[in-house]
Amino acid sequence: MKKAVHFGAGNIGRGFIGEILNKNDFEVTFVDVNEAIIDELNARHGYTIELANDAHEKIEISAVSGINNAKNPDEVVNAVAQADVVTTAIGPNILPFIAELIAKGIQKRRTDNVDAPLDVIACENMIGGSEFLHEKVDAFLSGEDKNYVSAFVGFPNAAVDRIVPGQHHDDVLYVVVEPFHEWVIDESQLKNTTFKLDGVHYATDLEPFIERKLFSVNSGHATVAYNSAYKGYKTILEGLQHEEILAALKAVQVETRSLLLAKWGSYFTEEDLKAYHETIISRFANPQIIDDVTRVARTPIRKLGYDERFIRPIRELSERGLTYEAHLDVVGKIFAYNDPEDAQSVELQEKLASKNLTELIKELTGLSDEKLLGEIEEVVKKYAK
Ligand SMILES: NC(=O)c1ccc[n+]([C@@H]2O[C@H](COP(=O)([O-])OP(=O)(O)OC[C@H]3O[C@@H](n4cnc5c(N)ncnc54)[C@H](O)[C@@H]3O)[C@@H](O)[C@H]2O)c1
Ligand SMILES: O=P(O)(O)OC[C@@H](O)[C@@H](O)[C@H](O)[C@H](O)CO
Repeated sequence: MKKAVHFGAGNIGRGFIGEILNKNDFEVTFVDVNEAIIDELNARHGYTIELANDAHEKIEISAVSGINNAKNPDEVVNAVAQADVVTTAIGPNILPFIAELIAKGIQKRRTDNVDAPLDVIACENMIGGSEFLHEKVDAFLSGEDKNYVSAFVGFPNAAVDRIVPGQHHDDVLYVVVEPFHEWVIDESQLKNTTFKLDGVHYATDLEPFIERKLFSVNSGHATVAYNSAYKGYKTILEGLQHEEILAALKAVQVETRSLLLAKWGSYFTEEDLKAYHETIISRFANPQIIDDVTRVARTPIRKLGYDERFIRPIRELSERGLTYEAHLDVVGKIFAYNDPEDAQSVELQEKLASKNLTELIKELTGLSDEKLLGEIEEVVKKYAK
């Protein structure tokens, strides 16, 4: 069997990446700091995925094990040194913390004279995730290591789509997932061309696809989440029953379509995008998926980022003279988001209480455009609680 090392044995890691790798005959070593999950992976070497449909179909995953990177970093380095592929689904904010281990694994491949090519694929909700990880890894590499990376290690960007909600089962490995799934990898950045994963779409031009995903699935999801939180609903399903929230989602989708058509009109037609957006609404409304608003709304500071699901479309719509009112409205509700269990939400509320608002908006969004800054300030004040 080929060997995969996957960082992040959480929802999407077990619920999607693990499934695809297992189907493709990979032995998967999950790396995580969650001791209960790692111990259970090593005790059972398998787990069950349940599809959230009427049949509640089960998929059995085998040939898996785990390493706790906080306790056994050397084991991770050895695993990376022997891997045929490395993947991550750990959260964009965590990538910098695993970069050193990946760098050490790469150094070991060089000193062990491994000339088998390796791809490191970040499967996070972010544009340019693998390139970002590459930069972080580079900071730990010598000139010689960097030459080795140029020859043998790729960091192809990727987009991953499957709704995997928070899991609350007695079995810590059991994971319920929506049936829909899509994993796209930028083929042009691959170093290892000796295999292609069945179940993965390889594209030479990832950008239109990742933007379509992030600005449709994730901007839409966040629209439902922050509107639901604002009105006091606890789950995505509950929030979506509310007419105004559904209307807010559809209004964001209209703006997203206008941006995607303006940028990527040679890839998608309006009809394609309408159908894609309708499917997304039905995915959010899947009655078998109970997705907590707190999961979808998590890390609000990240979601206010310059290249993230609201500020980037707002910037790009504005540049083109297109409407972005619906996106702007959600930004106001992100600033109002208050979850005492979410460290970034707590930080955001503390900053709102103690800092100058214009400066804070600049700091969080990276924007300098006075018009946009003024509009955001207005909408933040409108929804302040
Ligand atoms: N869940 C989804 O629906 C979904 C779908 C597509 C993409 N994603 C993306 O995948 C990534 C993970 O999301 P998730 O929903 O699986 O989150 P999750 O919280 O379920 O999983 C993240 C895992 O990373 C582990 N982790 C955190 N810090 C770590 C560290 N320093 N070292 C090792 N492990 C660490 C956690 O213990 C956890 O098991 C995010 O970037 C998310 O945007 C999620
Ligand atoms: O993972 P985040 O925090 O970037 O976004 C929350 C959800 O929108 C996200 O996890 C979706 O469920 C997922 O991206 C679906 O493919």
